[in-house]
Amino acid sequence: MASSKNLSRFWEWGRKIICVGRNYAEHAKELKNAVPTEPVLFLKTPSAYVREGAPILMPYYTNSLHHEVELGVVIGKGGKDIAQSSAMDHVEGYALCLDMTARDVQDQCKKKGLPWTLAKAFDTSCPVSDLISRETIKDPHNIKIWLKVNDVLRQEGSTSSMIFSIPFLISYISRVITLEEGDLILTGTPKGVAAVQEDDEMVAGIDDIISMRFRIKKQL
Ligand SMILES: O=C(O)/C=C/C(=O)CC(=O)C(=O)O
Ligand SMILES: [Mg+2]
Repeated sequence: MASSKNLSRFWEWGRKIICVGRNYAEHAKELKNAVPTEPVLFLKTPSAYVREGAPILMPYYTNSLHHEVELGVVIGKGGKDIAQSSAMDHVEGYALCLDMTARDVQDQCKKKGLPWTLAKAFDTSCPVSDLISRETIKDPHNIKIWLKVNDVLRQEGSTSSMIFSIPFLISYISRVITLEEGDLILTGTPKGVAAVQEDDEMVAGIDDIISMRFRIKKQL
């Protein structure tokens, strides 16, 4: 079951948020990107975390804030150079996450060959649900993640379509970045990303296991 007690532990620690991009072929194609042959990684800041009850703040410098619903993997046991075969032993549980993205800024960064920090890592760019135990999600590669904006379904995809599996991602990431207890890995978004406006309400969920609700506000 979801557990806010466990999540507050990792919340307080403000561990790393490691994001995987273009992990669903249909999403890579909708943004006219090639389907990757290796994971695309980027980071969010600890201050990107936001929890239900607080608003998502649209940065002043974007006119195109996109939603991306994603399955998050919460690391329970740290490690370096983790083998795929033992990678799941490092998983504490899961969380439903949003990778809020200033798409116009990201497009500019891509054109200029600049990093995606302004587009992806701003405060409140990572809404996170309660922790979901490993036992609750028996097969993380066969669940449906979905997102509605103002009651209209925008995204719905199965994690069975992920290009790189969770054990592969944990192993791949841990060769480059030491994983620590409380770290969060966002596993990429399925197709259907689109813009939200001030005062829009987003509701996202994993099957009927968990859902969360966030409203968009402009940064003052
Ligand atoms: O390359 C792009 O245009 C966009 C890539 C992303 O935003 C990647 C993700 O964050 C994702 O696929 O979830
Ligand atoms: Mg994403």
